[in-house]
Amino acid sequence: MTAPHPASAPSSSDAPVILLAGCGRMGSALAQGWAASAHPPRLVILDHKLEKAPGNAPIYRQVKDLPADLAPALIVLAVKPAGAAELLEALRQHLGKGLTHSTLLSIMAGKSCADLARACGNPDMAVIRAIPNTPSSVNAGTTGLYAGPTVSAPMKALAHQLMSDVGAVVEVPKEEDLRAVTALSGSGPAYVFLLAELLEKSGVELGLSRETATQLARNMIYGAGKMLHDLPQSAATLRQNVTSPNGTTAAALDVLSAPDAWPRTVPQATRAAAKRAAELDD
Ligand SMILES: NC(=O)C1=CN([C@@H]2O[C@H](COP(=O)(O)OP(=O)(O)OC[C@H]3O[C@@H](n4cnc5c(N)ncnc54)[C@H](O)[C@@H]3O)[C@@H](O)[C@H]2O)C=CC1
Ligand SMILES: O=C(O)[C@@H]1CCC=N1
Repeated sequence: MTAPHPASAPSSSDAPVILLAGCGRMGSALAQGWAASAHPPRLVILDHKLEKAPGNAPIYRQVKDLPADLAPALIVLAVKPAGAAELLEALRQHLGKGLTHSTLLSIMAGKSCADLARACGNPDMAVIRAIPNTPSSVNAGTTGLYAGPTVSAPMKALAHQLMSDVGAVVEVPKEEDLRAVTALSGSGPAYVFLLAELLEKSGVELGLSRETATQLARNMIYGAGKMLHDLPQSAATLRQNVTSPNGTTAAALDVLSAPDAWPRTVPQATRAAAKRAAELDD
């Protein structure tokens, strides 16, 4: 995984142009990570309401405002799935060949490569799908990536590089695998943030100040995440190393590992997320 870069480097003028279409929560997480990366891309942003772009990329509010001769190498589609077809139609009208000659990199949890190609009016349109996550904003992202059959090797390499600049990239062999990726690493940060919220609350219930409970919960999750990332041991071994026989951790794990607790609810939650991803694909 890429280490954070303390200062943003300027993008090179011969770097390929990337159009980021949609710069909300996930789009801006990527833009922040790219601005802080070693080789910031030449980003052009399309967003209705974004005020200030990370790395000072130019922002256009509407498709009709984009330079008509814009020919981005990649168009990163970072809007909600429901708005994708309308946006692609507008881009097709406005950019013409600038759309069909570029490669789509959809980060949407939903809409298949075939659907997106159809929405571009070109069944052979090159479409890559990637599911990133918000830790990309601090260059610690996790992205699952699938390249459709008409994607050229250089464009696949460019997409891979772009996502590697903000974290780790895992390629999956089947497009449907992206539903499981979404359930694990796409939505996953929210599960960890929920755990942090609940730990903070229970720390307060145990008598700590809100500030102390928050600091303990956040730093503990950071440290456990760093061990999982940096060390070769399995998660099970790391867990066992914390758990003294008949000690405090065992008392807590008796609750969390009960058959009706996490062993049931975690798979239930990821199945629900994957099912929703499948619905958003259709
Ligand atoms: N938020 C997350 O953690 C993740 C989100 N995704 C995917 O990323 C996509 C975006 O999600 P969020 O960033 O959370 O949504 P969001 O609602 O925060 O961002 C969407 C942005 O697109 C802009 N937009 C929409 N249509 C536009 C148009 N026609 N022209 C210009 N700007 C337009 C909106 O102004 C907004 O800023 C979704 O498809 C989601 O499935 C994927 C992985 C993780
Ligand atoms: O909740 C969602 O649908 C998006 C996809 C993964 C994370 N956020």
